[in-house]
Amino acid sequence: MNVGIEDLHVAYAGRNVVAGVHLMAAAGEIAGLVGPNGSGKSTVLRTVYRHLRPAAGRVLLAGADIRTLTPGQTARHVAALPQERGSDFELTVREVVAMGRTPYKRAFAGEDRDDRETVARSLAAVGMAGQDARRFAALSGGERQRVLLARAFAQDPDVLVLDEPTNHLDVRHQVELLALLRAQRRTTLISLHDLNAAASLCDRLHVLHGGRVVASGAPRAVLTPELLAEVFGVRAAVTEHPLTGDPLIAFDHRRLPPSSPASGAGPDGEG
Ligand SMILES: Nc1ncnc2c1ncn2[C@@H]1O[C@H](COP(=O)(O)OP(=O)(O)OP(=O)(O)O)[C@@H](O)[C@H]1O
Repeated sequence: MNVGIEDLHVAYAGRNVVAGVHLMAAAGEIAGLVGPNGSGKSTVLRTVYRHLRPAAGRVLLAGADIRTLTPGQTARHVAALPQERGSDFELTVREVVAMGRTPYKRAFAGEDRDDRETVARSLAAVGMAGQDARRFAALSGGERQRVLLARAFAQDPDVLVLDEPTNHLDVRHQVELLALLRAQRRTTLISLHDLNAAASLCDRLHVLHGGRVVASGAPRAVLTPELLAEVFGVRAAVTEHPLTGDPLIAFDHRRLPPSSPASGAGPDGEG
């Protein structure tokens, strides 16, 4: 199922933070949203899982305006790992993941075998098999993250919306998560701060800056040193990963580009 976003405008308390965003993810494709802090990534994603209503513009699922779907229909199509992740669930791991099955249940209907298998499979996929009985509130940040991801998988959505899913994860679990997402081949919209992870994972990147999309395309085409300087304000070389052949961004952690206000390079600076 493809996702399209057309001329999206979103405001918080009258302040426009997303202004005229167009982007898309083709069916089965992983589309990444990257951009500096506050550029609007989470805000765009919130309109796709209907946490926020756009001031103008449309979110389309397979060409249909998402506003024509009931909440139940939306939940059967779209599962999200939002940035606002509750930690106060007085529930077990298993119960949290089983919440992912809710869109498929009639009121007060119990779990059937299919639900139980889906929950077990989802927990296994995130490496949390056998942890069913633990209290969600007593998990580490990374473990919670993985359980919430299992809940999204248990929802068996056509479209996954993941806001910074690698937050809190150690490097091994980051790599496992990226492998899992690649293997799923579900339409995925994902925001990531780790540009190397984004370059390796995503079929398409959309770069947000100041509430607008300033570049879209294959990671190799989009992640140029010029764009990294202009949008992120950093110096970087883009090479090829020696093991995978993916684009590899080597950041200069010592200096900022000459145009950056914090670079320290005055009019006579070396830049
Ligand atoms: N609930 C809110 N109320 C008011 N303003 C908000 C709210 N959430 C976000 N904003 C503002 O909207 C703008 C875009 O924020 P958003 O969280 O979408 O950016 P982001 O690209 O996801 O940032 P980050 O990389 O820091 O997570 C920012 O200026 C932010 O301060």
